[in-house]
Formats: sequence, structure tokens, C-alpha cells
Amino acid sequence: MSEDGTPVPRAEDTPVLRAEGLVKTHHGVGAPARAVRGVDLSVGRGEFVAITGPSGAGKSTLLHLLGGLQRPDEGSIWLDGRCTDSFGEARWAVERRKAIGIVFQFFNLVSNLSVADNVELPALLAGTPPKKARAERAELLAELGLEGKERSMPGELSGGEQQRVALARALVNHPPLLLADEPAGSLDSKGTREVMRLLSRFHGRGQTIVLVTHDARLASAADRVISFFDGRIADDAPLDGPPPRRSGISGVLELRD
Ligand SMILES: Nc1ncnc2c1ncn2[C@@H]1O[C@H](COP(=O)(O)OP(=O)(O)OP(=O)(O)O)[C@@H](O)[C@H]1O
Repeated sequence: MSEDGTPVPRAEDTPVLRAEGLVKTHHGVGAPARAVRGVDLSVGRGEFVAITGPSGAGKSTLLHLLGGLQRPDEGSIWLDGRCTDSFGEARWAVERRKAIGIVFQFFNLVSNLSVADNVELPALLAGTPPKKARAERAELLAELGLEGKERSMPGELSGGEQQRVALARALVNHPPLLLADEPAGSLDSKGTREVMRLLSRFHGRGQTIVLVTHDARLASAADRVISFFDGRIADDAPLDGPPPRRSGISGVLELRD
């Protein structure tokens, strides 16, 4: 309790991510696209939230706002209780290095750096001593089944392997929040299962994840599904069924080829 008798919020109760009144319109060729039209969202520590909806609904735009890759026209975002209204590009870049890991559909690996360097680079940029960065990289690559690929270049790997490298890169600094934008969108069904199994495994260990997907089957790996339609949240509900498992692998493994 604080001195005036009101309960002091515990750090673990502060949402990892909170957004209020987010609005974003894209001004490209043709009519403006009102991609996000007023979104309120709160993501608690350890939650696995899937944002699903039809193509063009505004899902990627919302994820880009949440990761500071685009700025909202209106509204605010809090990371771990910190308001980001005053954040400029450089500050968001620091957040994406330390507090937010992001994986995209097309991996976005640095093509002329080896697998090892791709994973170590964000750790070094965040100030991790080289020895520790190497150890973190080795541990993650082993965990992701990429031992022996350290010296390979991204172009020499399969899509599924490249996405695992991207996942290692996103997680090397232990960010409290992982944002994933259609991480299986360019993979075959085997690669899709692999990526979803890994997301479920990290979630089982407490990783907070926000996953954007148009694929309702993938969304079933999450413990909360937000239906996004026409720039707005149309539905926001925990998945039916037994409570989410906190370890091991979720039911998404039952996806068939
Ligand atoms: N940079 C941009 N410039 C102009 N319009 C854009 C831009 N990015 C997105 N849009 C438009 O904003 C709307 C929402 O796009 P967005 O990519 O966020 O949707 P989405 O739900 O992620 O779609 P998909 O599932 O197909 O990726 C669409 O009408 C799209 O054409």
C-alpha cells in the first residue's frame, strides 16, 4: 500500500504493452488508406496474443505502430508502463534492440553477414560483451536446431532455417516483448509448423508474444485471439478450451500438411 492507502501496482502487473486510441492513415497513391481507426489494447506479461483478420484489415500497420516502425496519427503507446509519446527514431531503435524483438514474413536478415554474425550483431549493438554475445548466440542457435550453420550465409539456408535465424536474432537480447508479423507467411507447411512450435515453446517459458496472421489455424497457438477488421478490433477473446499450457508445445503441432 502507498501512504494514502491505495495499492501500489506491482511491476509484474504492468502491461508489457498498452495502446490507447491508435489511429493511422496511409497517404500513398490514390485515396488515403485508413488502416488503423481507433485501437485500444493491453497485453499482459507472458500473454500470447494473435491478431487475425482479412488482408488489408490493418494488422501489419498496427504491429508496425506497436514496434515504433511507424508513428500513429493519434493515440499513445506504453512499453512496460513507459509512455512512448516523446520517443524519436533513435529511442525507438534502442527499444527495438533491447525491449522489443521483431520477426517479419521475409526474415530481413543481413545477406552478407553469416548466420552467427546476424544473431550476434544486435547483442553487440546493445552493449553485450563479445564473449557473452557469442555464448548467447551459440545457445540460441543450438536451441533452434541450427548448430553447424553458424558460418553459413542466409542465402544458403532454407526458408524455415532463415526464419529460425531471424527468431534467434530477435530473441538474443531477451526482449520482454516479441512482435511477429506473418512469421510463417512465406514458409511451406513444415516450416510453418517449425516456427509455430518454437513460438509456443518460448511462450511456454514466459515470453510475451504478439503475432499477426491472416491464418486462423496459426492463431490457435495463442491464448488470446483478437479479430481485426477494417482498422478496428472486432473481437478480443481468450481461446475456448483448456487453459494454455505453460510448457511444451501447443496444439498447433497438429496442423497437417
Ligand atoms: N505504406 C503504405 N502506404 C499506403 N497505403 C498503405 C501502406 N501500408 C499499408 N497501406 C494500406 O493500408 C491498409 C492496411 O494495410 P495492412 O498491410 O496494415 O493490412 P494487413 O491486414 O496487414 O493486410 P495483409 O494481411 O494483406 O498483410 C491497406 O489498404 C493497405 O493497402
